Amino acid sequence: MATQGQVITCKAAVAYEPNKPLVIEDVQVAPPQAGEVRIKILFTALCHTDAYTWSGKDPEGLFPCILGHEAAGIVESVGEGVTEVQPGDHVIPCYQAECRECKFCKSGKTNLCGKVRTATGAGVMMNDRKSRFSINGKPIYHFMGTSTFSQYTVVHDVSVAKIDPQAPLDKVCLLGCGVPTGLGAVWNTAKVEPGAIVAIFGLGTVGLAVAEGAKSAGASRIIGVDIDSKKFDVAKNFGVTEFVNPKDYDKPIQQVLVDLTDGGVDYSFECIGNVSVMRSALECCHKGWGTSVIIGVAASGQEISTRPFQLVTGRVWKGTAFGGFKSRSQVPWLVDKYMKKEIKIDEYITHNLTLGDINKAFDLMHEGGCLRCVLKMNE
Ligand SMILES: NC(=O)c1ccc[n+]([C@@H]2O[C@H](COP(=O)([O-])OP(=O)(O)OC[C@H]3O[C@@H](n4cnc5c(N)ncnc54)[C@H](O)[C@@H]3O)[C@@H](O)[C@H]2O)c1
Ligand SMILES: N[C@@H](CCC(=O)N[C@@H](CSCO)C(=O)NCC(=O)O)C(=O)O
Ligand SMILES: [Zn+2]
Ligand SMILES: [Zn+2]
Repeated sequence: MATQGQVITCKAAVAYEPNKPLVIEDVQVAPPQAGEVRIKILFTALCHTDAYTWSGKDPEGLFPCILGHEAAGIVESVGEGVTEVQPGDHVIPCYQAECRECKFCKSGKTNLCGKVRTATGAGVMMNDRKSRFSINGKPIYHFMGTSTFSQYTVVHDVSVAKIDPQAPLDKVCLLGCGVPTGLGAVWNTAKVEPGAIVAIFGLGTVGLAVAEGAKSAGASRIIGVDIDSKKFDVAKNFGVTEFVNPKDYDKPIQQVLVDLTDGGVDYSFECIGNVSVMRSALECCHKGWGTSVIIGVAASGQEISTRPFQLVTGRVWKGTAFGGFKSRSQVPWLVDKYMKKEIKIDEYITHNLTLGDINKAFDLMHEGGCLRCVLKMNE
């Protein structure tokens, strides 16, 4: 192939400084080294974690960088020793790696993988602790080991899920983050059982995927909590059965939910990233067994708190990354579930734009009507 082993110059959206508009630049993308894969990204969506890092509140945020972690594409070339994918394979880059060899992967207790995490947190590749992106010789940091706001990216081979080539890449790109996170929080982390009462704080893509997961798990009541009442109509289509807007009440929202549910919910999910809501989500859980799962990402310096008595009396506080899914093993399975119409994806896509419109896409994200905006990379 003509580009194999060559530096590729392509368009990418570069974040030079926190909160300053992204700039579409011609970026040089170096060939993949040993254990690395260069991917032609065809579609990427935006996730709130991109906005979080861009805001400057992420302690791991490095600038200049190329953000983006919810995408799909085709392998362009592979480095030495890469055996599980080859040029032409359809893939989803995975910010949560799965090496199958490290202490984490072998534990059977977590989907977190330790193999490349220090490098991805430092915005570089593991081999030489350098970036594969540059502009006229000046390096640009990677982000989350994915950097999908670029027409080409380089990732570690342990961070690539090979998927069904029939799957529409403009849809399954969402399986790179938000939808699996919500579904997995229910199925893998909380393990919601039939009949359970569930409360979901925040009805964005992640919260709606929690609702979808809870409905399929057989929850009897799915209570959506959001300060934007416009969210309620769309949430019904994802399985939410009741709605509560904290602004309609004078008492703390945890008390409202305890009163509505004869003592509290069985499971709650925080899908916002607000530490005070995290407290409410824990404290609306039923004494003795209620479990609250933190999904939202809170800014650097923020801390959670509650009376330890809440835990002494049986409530459980948990968190989840990528919904507990093992990325390389289970993303292809999620793609197959979508192809069999067993999970939704299309319904989360409210907008379609191109890479050149990325700043507009971020503006849309902050409007209530936008769930996911998918960017086409090659226009
Ligand atoms: N843990 C993970 O692996 C993981 C993966 C993906 C996303 N996330 C995080 O999950 C969070 C949600 O992501 P999203 O894309 O669904 O975001 P989103 O912004 O689309 O949704 C958040 C929702 O919360 C509502 N909200 C805001 N403040 C509220 C409050 N005080 N009370 C009730 N509702 C409130 C908003 O109206 C909105 O509907 C983000 O923090 C994101 O970074 C975590
Ligand atoms: N650098 C951030 C980490 C934020 C965070 O918790 N990220 C989630 C994924 S959010 C996807 O939208 C995650 O998977 N965490 C586990 C990990 O990063 O290994 C911060 O420090 O706040
Ligand atoms: Zn995300
Ligand atoms: Zn591992």
